[in-house]
Amino acid sequence: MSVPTSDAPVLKLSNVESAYGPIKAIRGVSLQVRRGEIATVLGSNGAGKTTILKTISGIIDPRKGSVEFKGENITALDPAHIVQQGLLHVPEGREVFPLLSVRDNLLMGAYTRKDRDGVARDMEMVFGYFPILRERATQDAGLLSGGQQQMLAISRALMANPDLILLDEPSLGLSPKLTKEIFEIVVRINRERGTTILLVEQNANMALNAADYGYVLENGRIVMEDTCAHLREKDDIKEFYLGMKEAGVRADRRWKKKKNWR
Ligand SMILES: Nc1ncnc2c1ncn2[C@@H]1O[C@H](COP(=O)(O)OP(=O)(O)OP(=O)(O)O)[C@@H](O)[C@H]1O
Repeated sequence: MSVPTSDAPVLKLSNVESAYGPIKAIRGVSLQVRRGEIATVLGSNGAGKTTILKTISGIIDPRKGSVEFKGENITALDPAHIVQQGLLHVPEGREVFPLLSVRDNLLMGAYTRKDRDGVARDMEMVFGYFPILRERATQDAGLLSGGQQQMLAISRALMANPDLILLDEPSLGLSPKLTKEIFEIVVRINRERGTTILLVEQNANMALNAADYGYVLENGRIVMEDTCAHLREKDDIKEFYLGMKEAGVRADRRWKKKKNWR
């Protein structure tokens, strides 16, 4: 089953600026995520990707601009209320509850829900996507491998039956094989369940293959946006993010070209 995307943005950032004390981490960031799509923000180390997600989920209050979710202004809401609205953040480094069992971690994801039948169905659904979690259901989450913890973190977010999942660098610290496996399942979840996803990644190759629409972030500013199909064909993206360097192009010329993006 493939769920079509709709043109109405489920998430809209307008001119957002966030800072840590005197350090402006993101500036003038405007982006939209449409219902049913996977959108991605690409950017190198320190570009501001995590800051964007923290600003959306209410961990950081922006200094300027607004965040709208399902048409409501959520800029001033605290993280717990934003979760209740159906916006779930899977942070970098997964952050499962290590001393709780895998099953209890999943139930924690569903703590705002009253529909017990729905919760049981969704538990089966995540076990279908990640069968290893069923095998380890009674074990402490802290005993899982890094990849399995990533699967659990994504599954815990799914247990909230969210309208939007923010996924921060799911490839971090994982082998290429495991990264590929997790990305394939994330795409399946999106296509089969219609879950809207905003993914931030340094692994541009994976992100551009998984996502429908992409934004490129450099030094806290969005310098390019397009469908991922188009982004994959752009020379700058090939050179700087996909590592497909043109033979014979000198480093200083590449740098000049990079600066021309702005
Ligand atoms: N708690 C903090 N205090 C001060 N500066 C911070 C803090 N967190 C991030 N920064 C700075 O803000 C900028 C953006 O960081 P951010 O973590 O959002 O980038 P990122 O693109 O997610 O990078 P990475 O891929 O390494 O996680 C960087 O210059 C970073 O050093």
